[in-house]
Amino acid sequence: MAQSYKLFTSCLWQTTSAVVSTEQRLYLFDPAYFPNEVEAIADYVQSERNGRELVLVLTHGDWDHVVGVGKFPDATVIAQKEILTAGRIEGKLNKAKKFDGSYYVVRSYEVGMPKFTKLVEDAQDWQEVFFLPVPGHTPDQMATLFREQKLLVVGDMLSNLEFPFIDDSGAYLESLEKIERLVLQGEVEEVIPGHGVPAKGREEILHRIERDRQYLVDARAVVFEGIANNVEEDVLKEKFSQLTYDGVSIDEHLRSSHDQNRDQLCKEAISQKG
Ligand SMILES: O=c1ccn([C@@H]2O[C@@H]3COP(=O)(O)O[C@H]3[C@H]2O)c(=O)[nH]1
Repeated sequence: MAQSYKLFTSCLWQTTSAVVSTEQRLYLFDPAYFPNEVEAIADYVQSERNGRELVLVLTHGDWDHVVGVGKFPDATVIAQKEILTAGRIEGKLNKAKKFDGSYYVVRSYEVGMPKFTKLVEDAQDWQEVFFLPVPGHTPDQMATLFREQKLLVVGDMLSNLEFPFIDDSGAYLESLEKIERLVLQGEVEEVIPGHGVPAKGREEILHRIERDRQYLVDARAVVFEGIANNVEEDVLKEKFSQLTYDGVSIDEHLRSSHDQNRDQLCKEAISQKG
């Protein structure tokens, strides 16, 4: 099948904005980030739309993914319902405003609260897509499956650039499993992550799933067993820093994210211990 989408990639973190065309609608994911990049996406949407409904889907509420919504005032806006958890999106929008302020980024539209048309609670079919909540990186993350194209837009997971950035490791593992099931059933042949380049074909997708799962399992083992056995903090930190991802030691520029994962897992282990 010919490629049925166009992918825009921001200079900030290689954040992706996919535009997927179906017969009746144009779907736009996470328009990001800098004003000229969002303008280019808007121009493309305008040229391709041909009177069709524009459906803007937020994969999750992180600031780098939600900043461009105001540029598309007549879109049908859809997200997972957790995005509205008390104060969550407001905090993220403030982070975007703070970033823009400190780097003198000026926009022609307001970075404000999106007007949601639909909030997704559970996995469900909607028009020509299937919405699947995939929490783990954030509680509000949601994947969208284009059934005919066998294309899955997942948000911040299964990236070629990085290991999982964890908010809830148990939920993350379950979300990987849900996606793996779809792949094994032959329902997904391409995955678009929130950062980096798409994974094409079963083998590459399963590889990305497996290396993310292995990292999560190894990281949980170090922290959960360490805390259960009252291992000294310095020893645990040292052991955690020696973890690898896909057989390679953790990249210098991802060290702080790796350390944040350790802190998150410590919280999970302590709350489990009671
Ligand atoms: O390549 C990247 C870049 C960023 N992120 C996430 O986006 C979040 C934005 O807010 P934050 O800066 O507090 O944390 C960031 C990360 O959780 C990601 O998953 N992959």
